[in-house]
Amino acid sequence: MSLRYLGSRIAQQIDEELMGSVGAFSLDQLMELAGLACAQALASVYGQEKYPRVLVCCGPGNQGGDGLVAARHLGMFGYKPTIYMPKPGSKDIYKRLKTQCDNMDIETIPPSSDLEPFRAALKSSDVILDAIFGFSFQGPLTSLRDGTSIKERSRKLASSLTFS
Ligand SMILES: NC(=O)C1=CN([C@@H]2O[C@H](COP(=O)(O)OP(=O)(O)OC[C@H]3O[C@@H](n4cnc5c(N)ncnc54)[C@H](O)[C@@H]3O)[C@@H](O)[C@H]2O)[C@@H](O)CC1
Repeated sequence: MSLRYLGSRIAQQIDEELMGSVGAFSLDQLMELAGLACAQALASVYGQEKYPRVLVCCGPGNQGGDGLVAARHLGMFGYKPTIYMPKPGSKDIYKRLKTQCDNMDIETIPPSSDLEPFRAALKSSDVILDAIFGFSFQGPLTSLRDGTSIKERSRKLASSLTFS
């Protein structure tokens, strides 16, 4: 099966159409579907028995929200997800998704200038789910410097969505 990638402009257009008056989807719905699809894709490649420990790295935007949804579904699939949030999102939807994960006792590495807990989590994870940035990422990386090291250090990286 050949794999096709969407550029950020097309992805944004699709989202706008889906959430416009014609598509009539809500952000919650799309985020739930995106996160569920990521969890299902990960599960189809990295089986839970062999790769139970998933480090879900969540950025501050909607892509991070997708990651929180994925973490919740992975927990329900029987994985042991751990959430890493270098810069938690401020939107209400993000906070609600985080509360849902907390309610499932999903462990979270809190934001800190000390990178040791993150390094330890990388070492003890079987799979990394990258939900740091989506189509709104622009320019050189600024405040989330740790994001670069995720790719360098990960043994297995399951990128939730890749936009060129
Ligand atoms: N309509 C939507 O917005 C939906 C979006 N979804 C997902 O959300 C993604 C887009 O979400 P957002 O628009 O919230 O944006 P992102 O999640 O891509 O990232 C936005 C955040 O990244 C920060 N950022 C951008 N460039 C940076 C840089 N160079 N250095 C450091 N920080 C930087 C911004 O300050 C902002 O906090 C999509 O890729 C898609 O996967 C899905 O949840 C479905 C619905």
